Amino acid sequence: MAISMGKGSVGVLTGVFIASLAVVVAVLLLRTYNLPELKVAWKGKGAPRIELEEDEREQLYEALKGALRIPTVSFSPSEQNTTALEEFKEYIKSAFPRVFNSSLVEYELVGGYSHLFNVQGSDNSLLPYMLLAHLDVVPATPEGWDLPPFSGEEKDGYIYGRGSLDDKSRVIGILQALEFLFKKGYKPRRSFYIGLGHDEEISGRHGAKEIVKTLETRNVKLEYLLDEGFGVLDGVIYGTKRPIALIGVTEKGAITLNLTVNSPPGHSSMPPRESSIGILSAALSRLEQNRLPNLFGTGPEGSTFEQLANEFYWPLNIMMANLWFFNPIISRLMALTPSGNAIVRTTTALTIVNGGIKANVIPATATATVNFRLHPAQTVEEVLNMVSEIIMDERVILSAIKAFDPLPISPYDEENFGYQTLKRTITDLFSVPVAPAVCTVNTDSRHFVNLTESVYRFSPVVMTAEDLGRVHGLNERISREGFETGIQFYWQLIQNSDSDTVPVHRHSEL
Ligand SMILES: CCCCCCCC/C=C\CCCCCCCC(=O)N[C@@H](Cc1ccc(O)cc1)C(=O)O
Ligand SMILES: [Zn+2]
Ligand SMILES: [Zn+2]
Repeated sequence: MAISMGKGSVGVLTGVFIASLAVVVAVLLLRTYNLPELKVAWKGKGAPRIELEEDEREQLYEALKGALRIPTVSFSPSEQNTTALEEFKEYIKSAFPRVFNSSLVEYELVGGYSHLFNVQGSDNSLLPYMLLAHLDVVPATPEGWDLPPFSGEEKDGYIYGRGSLDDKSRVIGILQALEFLFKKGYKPRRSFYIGLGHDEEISGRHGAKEIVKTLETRNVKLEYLLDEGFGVLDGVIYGTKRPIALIGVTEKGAITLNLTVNSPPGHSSMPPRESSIGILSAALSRLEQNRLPNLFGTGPEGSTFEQLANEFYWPLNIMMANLWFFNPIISRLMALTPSGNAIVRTTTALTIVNGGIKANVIPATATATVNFRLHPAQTVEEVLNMVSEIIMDERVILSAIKAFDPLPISPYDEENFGYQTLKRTITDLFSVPVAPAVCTVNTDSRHFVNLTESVYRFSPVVMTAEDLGRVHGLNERISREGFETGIQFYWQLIQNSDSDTVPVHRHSEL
């Protein structure tokens, strides 16, 4: 049947089309301009800034430099520099005498080299909170560094050293803030714990996990817990107008999967049609070529971008405010960069491959390790099923040597004490917008989920993309100013946490 349309019906259709377009544009604009305003200031005053004397300022830089000179390296799950870990114990005792000698502090060693402090508050009706950091670092050799990685030397206002970002500046920053608070006669109202793990870089089995066991035997529950995270990102999120603070409200899950292929060994002069190395390589290639699905918007990453929509330049601001409409475009754009891709999907990283012993021997076995980081909307089981379907070869034996689901999503609503107190402290100190986010790496905090539902990851420092590349990389460093601001942050956070009410905020021009 032929469809014929007269002039009149074309006119009606055009009218309907234009009217629909106008409605869509109006909805998009309305949603954009009705967004919650992020420029917030807090009712009432937070804790005042710490005023430092010049000698106190020098003292805090020296405290960090001394810590960086102790090579507390975690080389592998079975190899740590235990001499350095011993030395670190003595170091913090001498650098922070008030913390160690205060009658308000109960101190204990856990797992041999981790440290647990319980700082007694005056009001036992308030649940304690916890600040977590780690004192071990990943290895570093001097090649490629401007200053040796374990020298604690300084250049152009930056203190260099492995651990200066990850994570000794937080270890020292937390202890230094408490040392200064005690010096000023501070007595906390709310009790809190400080946990300093010694093996975070190798999963926290003997450090953070043992701290958790210790607290569990005492039936401790926490109001909130704060561990390392990405911090205030400057120029890192494409298209944003100014630095943005991201509080990690969950962490991706992880699977470390071993792949093994066995085949008859033999002389290389008579190779089989398919060898163990060839079968394994084909499987690895299929995994790399077939990325797991783009799930942008199905986890809390949608909230990150919706809450930050006003912080993006046009037209991204309209698109972010209307993910219901623009999700297909944004999700594809995000997947173009490694950091954006890590947010939108479960990632697949081929990290180890082994096979063969001699040039003229067909090996009996080839093995590989693949590291997956799970999007918050997926589980270990789902990912393993998808991986088997992608490989589709029974000769490839799969064995997950480590696997855990994405961490629960911590609350970030207006009523949550921990989130709002953190947000308030960040806003006061950095004057930047704050949003919840997915932490794409793992931290020791993942072991604490039975002690509190409010687990947050945030490091109080402004980080550029270049700075992020220094974490576990070359020339890791922190500016003097950045370190001092970090201490200000803990100084204020500890005092702000003494409140028994959730901070209320009002909209205003910041
Ligand atoms: C006075 C305070 C100054 C604050 C300065 C802090 C700067 C920090 C800046 C950035 C930190 C970036 C945080 C990176 C965290 C990396 C975590 C990581 O690499 N984890 C590993 C290993 C791991 C750890 C724990 C686990 O349970 C599993 C794995 C990972 O592979 O994810
Ligand atoms: Zn770390
Ligand atoms: Zn690290």
